[in-house]
Amino acid sequence: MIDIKQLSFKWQKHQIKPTLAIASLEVIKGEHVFLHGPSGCGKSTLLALLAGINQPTSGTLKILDCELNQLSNSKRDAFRADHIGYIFQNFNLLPYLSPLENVTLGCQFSKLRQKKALTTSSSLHQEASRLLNALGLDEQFHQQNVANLSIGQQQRVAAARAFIGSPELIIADEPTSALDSNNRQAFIKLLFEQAQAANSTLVFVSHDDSLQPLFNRNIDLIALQEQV
Ligand SMILES: Nc1ncnc2c1ncn2[C@@H]1O[C@H](COP(=O)(O)OP(=O)(O)OP(=O)(O)O)[C@@H](O)[C@H]1O
Repeated sequence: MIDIKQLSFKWQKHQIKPTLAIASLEVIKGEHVFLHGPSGCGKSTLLALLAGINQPTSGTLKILDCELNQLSNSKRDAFRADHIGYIFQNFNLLPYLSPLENVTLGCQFSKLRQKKALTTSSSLHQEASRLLNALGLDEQFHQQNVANLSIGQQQRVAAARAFIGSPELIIADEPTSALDSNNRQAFIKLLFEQAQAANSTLVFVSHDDSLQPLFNRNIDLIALQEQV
């Protein structure tokens, strides 16, 4: 699913030490990976590389056997839309739209994901509603303005948007940082249920090490970079 070899990434050409230097990393399909490390160690940078938002300075990074930096910008955008769901730290929801509208936007740029979404529901709205319910957002909130929802409710919308159309890879960047510990664990369990149902691989970044035991794999980004 994810295959990294001899990857190095520098934000600036003349940087002496790369921001990231990873000799090897493989993540297999269906794994739930907890990625952690101190602030500034490069977690978000790695997620941006996985999503094809940035390209490695050297080395190879393959997602689903596809080497992202061999693709043109438009093909890379299409690959991301088809295969990757991203849950942002600040959710990046459109505040003037409803949860249903925000979730259907998740597959707006991918015919493939629209098609997959329509295998479980008869319309994209219905599939968005099914996912919102599964992630714990009560029906009464589905048509409201997203800006009026609590942080925990917005987080459920952001997760449903990432999952619509069952992308193979779900990337979550600190989506639980605003929640208390009980709500965090409950939310992660719902995420796992959806990941399992969609057969998606999950890469989840958090500073909260108490979440580690919930995942089937932990990656310490500092230790990973010390491996040769
Ligand atoms: N757009 C950018 N341009 C230049 N340098 C950047 C940029 N984004 C991040 N960096 C640098 O790259 C390094 C890694 O940052 P990154 O945000 O990936 O760390 P992180 O582990 O996600 O941190 P945190 O846990 O605080 O979110 C930092 O030194 C940061 O200053």
